[in-house]
Amino acid sequence: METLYADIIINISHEALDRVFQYRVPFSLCEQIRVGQSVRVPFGAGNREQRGYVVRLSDQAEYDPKKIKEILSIEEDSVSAESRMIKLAYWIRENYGSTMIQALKTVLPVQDKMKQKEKKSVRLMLPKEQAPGLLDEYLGRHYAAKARLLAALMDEQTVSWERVTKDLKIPRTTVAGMEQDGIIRVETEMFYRNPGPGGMEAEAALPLNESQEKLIQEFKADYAAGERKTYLLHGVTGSGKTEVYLAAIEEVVRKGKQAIVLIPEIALTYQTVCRFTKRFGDRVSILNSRLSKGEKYDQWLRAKNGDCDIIIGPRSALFVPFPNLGLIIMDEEHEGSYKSEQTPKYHAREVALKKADMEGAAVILGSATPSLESYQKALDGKYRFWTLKDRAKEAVLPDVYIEDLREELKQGNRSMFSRRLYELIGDRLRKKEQVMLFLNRRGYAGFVSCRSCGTVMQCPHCDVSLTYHRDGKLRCHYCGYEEVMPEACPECGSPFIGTFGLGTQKAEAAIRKEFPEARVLRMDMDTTKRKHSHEEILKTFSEGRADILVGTQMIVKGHDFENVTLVGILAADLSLHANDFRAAERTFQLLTQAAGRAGRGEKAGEVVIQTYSPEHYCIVTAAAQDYEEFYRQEIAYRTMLCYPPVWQMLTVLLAGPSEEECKQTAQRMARVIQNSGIRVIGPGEASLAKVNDIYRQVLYVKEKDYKELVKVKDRLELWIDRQELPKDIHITFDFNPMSSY
Ligand SMILES: Nc1ncnc2c1ncn2[C@@H]1O[C@H](COP(=O)(O)OP(=O)(O)OP(=O)(O)O)[C@@H](O)[C@H]1O
Ligand SMILES: [Zn+2]
Ligand SMILES: [Zn+2]
Repeated sequence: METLYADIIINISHEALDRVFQYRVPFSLCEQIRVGQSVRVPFGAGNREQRGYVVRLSDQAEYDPKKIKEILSIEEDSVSAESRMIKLAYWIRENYGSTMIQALKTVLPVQDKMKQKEKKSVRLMLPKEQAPGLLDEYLGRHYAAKARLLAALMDEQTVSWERVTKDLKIPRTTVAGMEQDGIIRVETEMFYRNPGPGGMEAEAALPLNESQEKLIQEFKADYAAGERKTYLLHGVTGSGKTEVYLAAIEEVVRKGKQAIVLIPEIALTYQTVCRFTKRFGDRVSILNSRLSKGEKYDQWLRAKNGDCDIIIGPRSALFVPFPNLGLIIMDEEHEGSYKSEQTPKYHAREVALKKADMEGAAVILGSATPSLESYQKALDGKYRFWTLKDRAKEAVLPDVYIEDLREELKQGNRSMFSRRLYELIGDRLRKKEQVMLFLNRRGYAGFVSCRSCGTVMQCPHCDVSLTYHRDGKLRCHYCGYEEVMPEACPECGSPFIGTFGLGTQKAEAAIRKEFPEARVLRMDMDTTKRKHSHEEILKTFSEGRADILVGTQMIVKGHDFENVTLVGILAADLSLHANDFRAAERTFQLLTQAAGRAGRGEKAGEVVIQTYSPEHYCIVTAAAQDYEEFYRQEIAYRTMLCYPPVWQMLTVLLAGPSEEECKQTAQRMARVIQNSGIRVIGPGEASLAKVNDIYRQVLYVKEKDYKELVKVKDRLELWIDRQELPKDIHITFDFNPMSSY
């Protein structure tokens, strides 16, 4: 038998030990040892005994085998929830690039043990019939405080600590004295800080419709057969995906297992949380970024102790340590916010799949507009394909109109509303129905377009739009190509060429001017800074106290507004010409989701998409609600230009206070990659070339195989380790980036 070696992390709370150490597995432990177990090992010069976690096993010694020490013993025979997390952290570190400590901080978000909240109360221990006699005695002796407390306890048996100390004003010494005499007892009960809505009336499940029922039957059959699959649920907006999630969770919980429900923070609204709470009561726990540290810790503890079965939250909810995880659900699986913006830049979908695999759980990915990544896998048969084609209620999908803004300008209409949208808004105001106007600013990064013909200045090499820089030049952020900002449109000669300057504030002002009688609400970054403002605006609107809601992508998620019969998208191009390869996909998603807000009640809905590129496939297919056709065209584009998900891409970002040092280091890194026979794009300036006096340079590597990119990352990490790089240069890796650099 070959010698077995184990990579071990020592004492995870120690920042300085950010690496793994190799140990030999003694023959007697070879059968037993598993990744994730905690072990005792000799460590350091003095061979002090330390606890460590096994993160990898191999049969290769990484240095002189004679110098490799041996593991002393295995601490826990089973792999605990915590050690499973550590194994996951190791995988994250390997696949996304970070230090071990950063990876551990990701998976163990609450590392310091916090004090659990206590509830103190005082209980009467004296037999009830003896109490009146004692009360008389106290009163006779003028023990006023003792008498007050006893009288209160004669009514209630237990009294809360707040009442004892604050309302009854009983001195602590009195309480202590009475406790010593055996008359009362001070009791302490631990409880969890619970941020959920609570006190909801239970609601029974809706009877599933035929299409939903079919999916759930399949899920149950798979589950019973011990098969843990990944399902991609592609269901149009309002098709009842959430009901399917609820039914799947019910099944898993009935089997004594737990479920994690991931929802993008922006869609994690009061309404969503209520739906889950009504179904599962206090077995549900909620995580979100607004919780205090203590609240977060308690949700973590609840899960670990088996005191809840379901956790709902954004991507960090993945790391809640359930003892027996059965299902991970990822709603709106296409959402960019599932990708972490901090190192390690992991994608929650990929981590969810890995975690499910490690723990024997099933995964349901759901969306009306699946990511290309997931759709491709479903087509390849790697995921089970589920579809819901119709809306669950009677409601039908809305009629969609595409309005060509170039044509409007030609006809002398310079306002931000096409004639059709203007007309329909007026119509809805008369009918007392509601309107949502949507201005998509995400990904907007200073592209230049012609207002007469719609031409967008593009890179001749990369098929992405050029970005306007303040030095008057247009640049491509993928290849570094640059040209001078033209004074007239190169296509039609029109002088109306420039950056697109339309904001929600401007839109609101225009609406007020055109429709002075309308009650208008605006929802964007500015109006939602306060803690509950997001909810307040949506509540005002849903209660019919406003006619028009204008906002950014924030308004497209989470709410069912019965009375909204018109949705207008003011400028669909804003996100279409963002300078990254996902621009069309993102635009398609946003348009489909926004259109999905119209006509969710009994009245039919209409949608107006205003655009300068009415023939662009992402707009045409979104208007037709034709995902398949969009996918076909988009995947052809990605294939042709070697973008994800067809190819895999690694972005390396270098940031530092000296432009020269940044550039030089980037060039050196590019050579390291080239020397191993791999093509590099760049270095080039990032689109945000300088932020707060920090310069930014980027490198791109594209490969067919993700593993090859991981090797590139490993090689660079090793190289970085061995160099004396300028201290203040910060290097980050981003695999298959979701945003542009
Ligand atoms: N089987 C059913 N019977 C009756 N109503 C249903 C059923 N399933 C869902 N609904 C209702 O249809 C509406 C849409 O359902 P749900 O929110 O689950 O859809 P969704 O696909 O998650 O929507 P979206 O993608 O827009 O978030 C809800 O009001 C829901 O109560
Ligand atoms: Zn033009
Ligand atoms: Zn280019």
